Formats: sequence, C-alpha cells, structure tokens
Amino acid sequence: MSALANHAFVKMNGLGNEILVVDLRDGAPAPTGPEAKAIHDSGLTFDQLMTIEPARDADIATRIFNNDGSEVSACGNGTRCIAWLVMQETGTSKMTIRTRAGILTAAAGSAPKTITVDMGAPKFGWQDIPLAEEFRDTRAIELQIGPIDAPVLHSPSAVNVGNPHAIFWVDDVNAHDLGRFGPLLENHPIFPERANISLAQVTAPDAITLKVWERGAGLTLACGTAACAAAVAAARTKRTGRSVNVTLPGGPLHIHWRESDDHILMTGPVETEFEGTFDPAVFSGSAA
Ligand SMILES: N[C@H](CCC[C@H](N)C(=O)O)C(=O)O
Repeated sequence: MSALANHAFVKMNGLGNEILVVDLRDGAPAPTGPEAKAIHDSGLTFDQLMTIEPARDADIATRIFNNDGSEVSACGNGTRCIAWLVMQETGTSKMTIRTRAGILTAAAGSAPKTITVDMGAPKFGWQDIPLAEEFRDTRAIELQIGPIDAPVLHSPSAVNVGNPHAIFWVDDVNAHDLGRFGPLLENHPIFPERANISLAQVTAPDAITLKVWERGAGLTLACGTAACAAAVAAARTKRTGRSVNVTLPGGPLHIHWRESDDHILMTGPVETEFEGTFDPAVFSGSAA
C-alpha cells in the first residue's frame, strides 16, 4: 500500500491550469510517476501534481509531475500556487523554492491571491532546449506542419525556461487545430525531451494571445512557463518589448523579462478549489 494512501492534498489552479498539491513535509515519500498518473486516471484529475518538501538550501523544495506521470523541472502556475499556500501558513511575503531547474524566488503580489515568481533566466542554445540537432539560431528553427510547399505552421522559436518550449507565431490562435497538431509536435524527434507547444498571436507591442499544448498534459487553460517562453521569444525576435501581458484561455499573466539579469518575472493569480485525502484504492489499481 502506498504511503500516500489517505494522505491529504489541496486542489488549486492558476488561471484554470489544474494543480494538485501534496505537502510531504510530514515525511511521506513523493509519489512515483505511475502513482501520479493513477491518481489522475482515478478521476482526481489535474494538469500537474506538485509536492511541497523540506529543502536544505531553500524554504521548500518541490517536484512536478504531469498527468501522464512524467516528472518535469518547471511549472509556473503551480509554483505560484504552492508559494501562496506556504506564505499563508508562515505569514511571509517572500520565499525560495528549490526545483529541478534551480532555486526560484516567489513574492506576494500587490493584489490578494496574486504571486510573482522569478523564473530565472531563459536558455536559447540548441543543446539547452534541447534540440536533437544543431541550430545556430533558435529564434526560428526548421520545423513545419502541413504540405512542404504550403506549411500550416512553421519556423517556431525554441526556448528553455526550466522546460522546453516551441512557439509558433500565428495571425489567429483559433485558426489552427492545436488539439490535432499538438501531440505530433510534442513528440517530434527534433525534441529529445519532447516539448510544450504554443501558438502565439502578437496583438500589440505589449500583448500576446497564447494557446498551449502542454508536454505530458495536453491542451490546458493556462501554462505559466509557456507564457514566459513566448514573452522572451517575442522580445528576442523584436515582436514585442520586454514587458507583456500574455492572455491565455484561462486569463492573463504579466511577464517582465528583466534587462539587468535576464531573469523572467511572472505575475498572476492563484485559486484554491478543495481539500481531500487520497483514496487508498487509487494505489492498488482498483479505483474506478
Ligand atoms: N507541461 C510542462 C510542465 C507544466 C507547465 C505548466 N503547467 C506551467 O504552468 O508552466 C512540461 O512538461 O514542461
């Protein structure tokens, strides 16, 4: 029987990006990838499961699982959620979070239930994304969908913001069937670690509309790291400035790509939905 049987969880979201939070500071072990997938498949659905764990070199540590059971290194919306929970508990307004991508800093925003996370600096090198072959300029890589002579989507920007992203620049995010193209592109051999796939429509020098197919989770209402990736890719290709409002289906995030240290500051809301405990049957595979 899993040590997580009957363990407490908190269901939250960031702009509708569904986050299941499990506080393991009681010493319970983190779920395995298959256990995370089993929890989702049992009907307690989420986009990501995130843990809160003790850390030696930060206030807390976290591990991030997509609902397909893959463990990943960054989740912007989920990081805001766990930061808000811990700040509520400790009464602090600033904290550090150890992730597999490095130590992030979170701060309470000016509005209630709003958090700003410093997501660190983006990486643009082809081996950092990573890509399967050398591309000297990752602002537009040779990848396309559709007929060779009339591609439907092509020349995406590639960025790593703790996780890999490909951003396709389009005139209308609703003119393309991301639900159909998403899995093809997520699993394209050019992405040895797969990738999060976004359609980005620049609507003003400080505004982007975004739709995202998330690696390991599919279409979501919002993706914080995709908003960060699209914002820096847009600035890098001179489509926008370094401060943008990114409007996702679930709502807006504000992204500022700071010039002084290249760090990306993401600001947005958090929502709490409900609390509960894990049904033991989930881990024995007998849950519905
Ligand atoms: N699917 C992403 C992780 C979650 C990202 C998203 N939920 C966010 O808010 O950043 C990946 O596999 O890298």
